[in-house]
Amino acid sequence: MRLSPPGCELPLQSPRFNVHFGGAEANVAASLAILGHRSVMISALPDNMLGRACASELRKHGVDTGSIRHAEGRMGVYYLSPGAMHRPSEVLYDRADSVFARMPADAYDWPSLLAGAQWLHLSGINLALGETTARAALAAVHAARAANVSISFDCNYRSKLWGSRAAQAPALLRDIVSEADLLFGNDRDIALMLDMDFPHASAMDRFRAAAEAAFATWPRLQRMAATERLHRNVDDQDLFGLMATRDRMLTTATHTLANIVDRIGGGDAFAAGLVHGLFRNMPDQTMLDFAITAACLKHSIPGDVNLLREADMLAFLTQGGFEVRR
Ligand SMILES: O=C(O)C(=O)C[C@H](O)[C@H](O)COP(=O)(O)O
Repeated sequence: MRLSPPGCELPLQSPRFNVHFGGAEANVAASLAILGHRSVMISALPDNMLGRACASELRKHGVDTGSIRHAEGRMGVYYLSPGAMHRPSEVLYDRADSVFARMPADAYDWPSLLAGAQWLHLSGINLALGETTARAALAAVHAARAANVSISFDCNYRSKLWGSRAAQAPALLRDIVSEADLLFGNDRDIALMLDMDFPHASAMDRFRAAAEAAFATWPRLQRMAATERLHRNVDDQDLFGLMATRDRMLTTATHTLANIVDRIGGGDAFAAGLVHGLFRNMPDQTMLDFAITAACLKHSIPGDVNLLREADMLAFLTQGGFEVRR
């Protein structure tokens, strides 16, 4: 549950918070449901009004919440102080001992949860939250691999969440990435996992070198993709996408984002867009363009989730223009 002050206020500058539900996997699940896929969230939530409101929000987007465990305990919360102009955004986590963090790893019966699934998406946030969730994530990928379910993994490195466990991050991340078909990560993630340096001057060269190292290390990996931002300030950035396959390196046009409404969830919109493209058998360049469009348009929407449908992304891609559509 995300609590953020209205507009660009500092937290508690006025006595109110806006509430949004989100999180890396939830955002991807919701976006994929909106894009027309059957999407199931596997998680644990409090058996109280907050947990029920969260599940109901996911259902509103079309996500199947029937596999979510509800148990006594607290909701994971984060406070977002949204940045503006030259003041960066800041996140304060309050997630220790949440129902999700405490749910024993063996509470999830992965073979039956994954029955009928084609794809499993998860993020490094599971690894950062604690030993228990890290074990659950590892069990999930092993079960997915055994059931021939494809796996995408978003490194989503959050140093504040790893805290004193940061030294364990590279090995835990490597354990999951070694099972993944599709990796959402950049040169900083690969540098962390493989203890390497990518000192190249351009983002494209750093990504290419990092992807080469990733493909050489993890034979299962078929794709690596990332968004890259060039900040002029918080509200004014350039955004583009990068993707490497085993034999090609692709990039997108650079999109200028000005007057950003909400940047949280841009990476998750990108991830959902790319998985959508794979399911629709889009050519590599088309799926990358679709994914960066999703990321780009997410910045216009308050909250974590890209609420837009395929037609919205396609309209932008085909230069639908900015006139009122009427
Ligand atoms: O659960 C957490 O702690 C998260 O950080 C989840 C984030 O809200 C999203 O994963 C957004 O991440 P981006 O899409 O990269 O903006």
